[in-house]
Amino acid sequence: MIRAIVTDIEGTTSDIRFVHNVLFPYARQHLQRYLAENQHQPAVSRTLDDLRQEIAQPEANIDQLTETLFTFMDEDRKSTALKALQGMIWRDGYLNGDFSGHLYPDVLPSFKQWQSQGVSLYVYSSGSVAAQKLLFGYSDEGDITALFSGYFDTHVGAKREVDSYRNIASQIDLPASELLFLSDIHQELDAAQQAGWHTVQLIRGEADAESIHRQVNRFDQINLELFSL
Ligand SMILES: CSCCC(=O)C(=O)COP(=O)(O)O
Ligand SMILES: [Mg+2]
Repeated sequence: MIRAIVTDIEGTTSDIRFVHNVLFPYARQHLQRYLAENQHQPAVSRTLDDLRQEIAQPEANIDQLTETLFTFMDEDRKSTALKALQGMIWRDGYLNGDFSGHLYPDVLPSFKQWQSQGVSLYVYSSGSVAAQKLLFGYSDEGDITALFSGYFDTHVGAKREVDSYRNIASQIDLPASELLFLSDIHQELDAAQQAGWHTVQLIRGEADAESIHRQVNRFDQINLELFSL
């Protein structure tokens, strides 16, 4: 029986084009100015120190760190420091109404239905927890954050590592056999499955012939009863 569902965002609840064509360019466009204006704010300064540690350059100056961040963005590197900074920059965009968090139309009705059935909902994304809360707090459907019991980002580990799912299960305090992970990326689902979780792959675009996971195109095609055996 499924007692909690953990969902990915990009390509699962939300269009990958929203993340790559709206969010990422916005962060890129505002990064340099944002760091120049905010580098001494405690949260930004701590994150820059985390980045120095991540690249093993404790003396790196702000110009070197900015260049590193641009390179990481080019590579779509899931760096915890980059993700924290992107989230801080996106905050202005959401608050100014420059964009709202994309949600596929099938997502909110399913979240509500699962919650009414007593299933707890969680988010796991490489985007920082702050960025996740912004996307769902300023979503196309309004603030839906009340639906979620918790959020996880790369502080629990990378999404393709088995231990990340063990960490999440331990924090949620449920056995893996009662957890379902939703993602569009089969390597993430492989890791969750190896940790003993149930998995469903969202195919929002092209089919994935290399996947061994149950596949659906929309959340309303997910039948939780299939997992009760
Ligand atoms: C919080 S939305 C932005 C997601 C993001 O920054 C990202 O890199 C998506 O990575 P994921 O591993 O969740 O596909
Ligand atoms: Mg994804």
